Amino acid sequence: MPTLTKLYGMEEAARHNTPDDCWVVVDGKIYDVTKYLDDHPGGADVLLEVTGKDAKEEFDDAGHSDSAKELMQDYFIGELDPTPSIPEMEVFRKEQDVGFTSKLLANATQYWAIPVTVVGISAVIAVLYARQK
Ligand code: HEM
Repeated sequence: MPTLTKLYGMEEAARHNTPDDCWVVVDGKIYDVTKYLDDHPGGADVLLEVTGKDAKEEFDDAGHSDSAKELMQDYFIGELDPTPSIPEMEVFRKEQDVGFTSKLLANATQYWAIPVTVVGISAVIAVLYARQK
């Protein structure tokens, strides 16, 4: 089913790592906690420290109450994009290109090898035949 949830890569989420612009990722979900930093009972620093990674473990370790989990929905802005980031796709494409080029070269060699061998053998036979005469 199509979803209206916005998807962000971890790289994008990691860019929001200052007291004026702070996103945290918890269990694949992204929260813009900029306006909550000063009110967070655990302090602003703990939130700033966990930017740029999935802080599920740290969040769970803090033993957040159900009301804390409810409250975090107010700051939900999107989810982590599960598809690989573009640089990874570029590397994959390059690898594929190398494979394709070497295959093409291997094929070209094969196609050339047969006629060259035939011509070579014919030349040897012709030389031997000429010598016999
Ligand atoms: C939108 C995200 C978050 C919300 C709304 C939130 C909310 C809260 C609330 C309401 C409390 C008070 C205790 C409770 O009711 O459970 C709390 C405490 C705390 N939170 Fe968060 N929190 C968030 C994210 C995080 C993250 C990512 C960390 C990771 C380090 C964290 C670490 C802590 C710590 C260390 C405490 C103090 C626990 C204590 O001293 O008892 N929180 N948080």
